[in-house]
Amino acid sequence: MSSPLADEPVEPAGDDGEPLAEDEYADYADELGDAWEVIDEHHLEASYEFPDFETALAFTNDVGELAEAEWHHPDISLSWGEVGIEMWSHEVGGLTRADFVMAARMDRLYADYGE
Ligand SMILES: C[C@H](O)[C@H](O)[C@H]1CNC2=NC(N)=NC(=O)C2=N1
Repeated sequence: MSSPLADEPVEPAGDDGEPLAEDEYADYADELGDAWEVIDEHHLEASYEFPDFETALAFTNDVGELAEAEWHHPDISLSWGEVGIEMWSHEVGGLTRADFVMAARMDRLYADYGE
């Protein structure tokens, strides 16, 4: 079951253009699946596992479509059986609510793979 965050809109960076501080994003981070970790208070990192390369590629393509639809793009690494994600808001050089919404959306996509 993914977080209700996944139902939120992916809004651009906060109106002040500043990244969220730890106390501002802590509740969002608590809502994400176990795949996610906050790194250096700067970006979100996740690793999703799959049975083979073909399935990892399909998930990568799903994430790519989501990113294009929401115009908010992660860094994606694709390997045999694994997809690595790094997610932050480039325009503010750190984390915004959009990153946590995207992470929750990716958790919801991953749930469809039944892994
Ligand atoms: C030029 C383009 O509009 C910008 O790069 C958009 C698109 N995708 C983006 N993706 C991410 N992760 N952060 C951004 O600030 C961002 N901004």
